Amino acid sequence: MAKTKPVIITCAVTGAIHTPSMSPYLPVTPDEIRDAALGAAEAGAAIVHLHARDPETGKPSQETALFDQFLPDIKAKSDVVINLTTGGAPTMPVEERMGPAHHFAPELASLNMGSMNFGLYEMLGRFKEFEHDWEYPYLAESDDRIFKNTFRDIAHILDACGSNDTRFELECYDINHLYTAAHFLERGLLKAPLFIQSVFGLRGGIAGHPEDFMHMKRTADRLFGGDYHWSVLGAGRNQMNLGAMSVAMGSNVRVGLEDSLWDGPGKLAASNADQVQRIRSIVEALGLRVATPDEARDMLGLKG
Ligand SMILES: C[C@H](N)CC(=O)CC(=O)O
Ligand SMILES: [Zn+2]
Repeated sequence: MAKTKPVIITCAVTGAIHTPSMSPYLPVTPDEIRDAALGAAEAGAAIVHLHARDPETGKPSQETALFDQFLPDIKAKSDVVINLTTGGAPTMPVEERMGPAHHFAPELASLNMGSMNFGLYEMLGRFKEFEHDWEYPYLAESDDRIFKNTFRDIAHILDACGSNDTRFELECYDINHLYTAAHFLERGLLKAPLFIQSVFGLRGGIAGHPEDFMHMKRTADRLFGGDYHWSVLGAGRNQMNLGAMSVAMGSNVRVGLEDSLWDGPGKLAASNADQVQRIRSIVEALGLRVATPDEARDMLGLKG
């Protein structure tokens, strides 16, 4: 019987979209981000996806000096794979967004495969629940938010970071992003095996319905054959149900407070490690096992 591949768990510990006012457990300071990353690795994450924040305001920051306050510690205390954001925050220009990944030359960097209207969670059929929240600026202001990543921006990041042998977590928020990945593979700026992170449930992207899920998977299988590793990120309430579907299909999964603040209905996650532990228990309940950082390196062809 074919040996089942271990499941790669990625943990995105803080991100740029959620604000400290939304959860007291959101890591903000360099020490909090370090501890969250080490806790997630301890719980079973093979990869940690990292952003930085201004320790005073909690606002997203791509200051390399801030990353420098947690990266050396994480590397000294863990062999977890480091994945640095090139998405930064939607308001940042491409040079600012890609700064840390270009400077630190990590094994992995995230890369959004296109431009899009970048809302918070999709809320189709549930707007009434959110309507009263609308007076909160962070929800209304996301009505104007565009994340810009043109073909030229993407090519620039692929070229600049790729020349450091950094490989990419390709964030695909919709079907068209898969075709953009196929385009850059054909253009020789992307090398197989690809690491496709399908993002479900963000307002402006594809929703989190099982039909959407299967449509993304079928399209990726058609475009990339077996020469890619699929991972699934469900935003907000989609995190664990779509995560479970992904691992049940022998694929990989991303969790973390960047993507969802919850640990079960109505309960704020007290740590990133809690979410890693929850998805790990699902993986092991299915008779599968989680990948170690070195197994993830082998599977994804990372420079180590
Ligand atoms: C949905 C996630 N916020 C996607 C993300 O992690 C983008 C990035 O950092 O480049
Ligand atoms: Zn991110």
